[in-house]
Amino acid sequence: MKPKDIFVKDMVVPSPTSVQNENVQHIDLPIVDLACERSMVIKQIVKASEEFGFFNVINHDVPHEIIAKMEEAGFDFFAKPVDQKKVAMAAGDSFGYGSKNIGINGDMGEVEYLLFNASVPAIAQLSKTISNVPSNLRSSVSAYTDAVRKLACEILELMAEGIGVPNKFCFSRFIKEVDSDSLLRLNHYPHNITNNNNNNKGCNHTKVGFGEHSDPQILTILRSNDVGGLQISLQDGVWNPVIPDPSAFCVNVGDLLEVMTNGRFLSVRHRVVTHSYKKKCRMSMAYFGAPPLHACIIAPPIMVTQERPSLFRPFTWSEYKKVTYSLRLGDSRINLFRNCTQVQCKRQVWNEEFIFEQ
Ligand SMILES: C=C1C[C@]23C[C@@]1(O)CC[C@H]2[C@@]12CC[C@H](O)[C@@](C)(C(=O)O1)[C@H]2[C@@H]3C(=O)O
Ligand SMILES: O=C(O)CCC(=O)C(=O)O
Ligand SMILES: [Fe+2]
Repeated sequence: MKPKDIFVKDMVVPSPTSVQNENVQHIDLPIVDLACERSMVIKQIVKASEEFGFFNVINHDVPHEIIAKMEEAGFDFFAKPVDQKKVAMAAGDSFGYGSKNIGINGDMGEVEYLLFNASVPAIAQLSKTISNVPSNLRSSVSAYTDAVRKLACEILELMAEGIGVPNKFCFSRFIKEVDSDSLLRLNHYPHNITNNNNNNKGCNHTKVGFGEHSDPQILTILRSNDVGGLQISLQDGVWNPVIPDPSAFCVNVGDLLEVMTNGRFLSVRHRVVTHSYKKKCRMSMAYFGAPPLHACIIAPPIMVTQERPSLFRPFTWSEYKKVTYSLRLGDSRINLFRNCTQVQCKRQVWNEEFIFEQ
């Protein structure tokens, strides 16, 4: 290996903070109306998960007060002075408050966040460090995670039914487990207002709030206020903005669900951008439904056929999580777990030789 290669490998390259001249194309996200007839809902969910990996759920039964209380608690927290927020700063694990740094591998964004493990004891513990009235925060966060977990289970059960898996609980059972590794993340994106001097009058500065990535878990249930910024990428290099709907939940397929449907449902890359013309901050609340660490992730037999052989090797969530956290935000993790087809194998050997010879 040349000295140059060692240097490049060890250097942490910061993520780009500005977004320029990108191909942005507006689309309408599929809508899943939970008030429709069950078979209709199932069809809507399956089609959206196959074609978009993302959909908006309307007419859900998560009570408005539970959402409003969680949102209020989030805004109250982010409105605190920085030194008070820093008391809840993420330490060894990544839970708690963070600002600009996403993960521990050098990713940055115009975002501040609060990350909770979604278990009852973990919520109680973090609430103590964050709030002067921990019991209020704890009850808002617990009520919200409880309600969105139920919604996630309902959607996962409809999905299982829709693709013909005999046990309709085969996906939802993971996030129902007491030791499920689910998370709740509040993201707050500041205004990004630039100095309005003569040089940049009329300019729209777009910055990266949360860089592009796929969600590693099973299913994400996202709710935001009415400020946009979320974009999904259905085609490499093309970004599709998602119109925010505070009365809906924006649901997306995570990497593990792509694996467990043997590639039938898509875990789609997405990101958040901030615009200088916006007068309000975006705040989103994302529930990431995950299995327990020891859970084995494998597609049920019905998803694997001769025409559609198994795309991924079995692994545990612990294994997948370890790889995820060792990589950058934008790195693809799912590809590292693909079964080696003959063509891929040849390419891998060729790549290894190529790297070795350099
Ligand atoms: C850079 C990183 C942050 C992240 C862990 C990772 O190493 C790669 C995946 C990132 C992500 C994206 C979706 C969720 O926001 C998140 C909580 C997750 O599970 O994976 C974050 C991780 C994080 O912020 O700790
Ligand atoms: O803030 C958002 O709207 C999306 C954030 C996100 O993708 C994430 O936290 O994984
Ligand atoms: Fe995400």
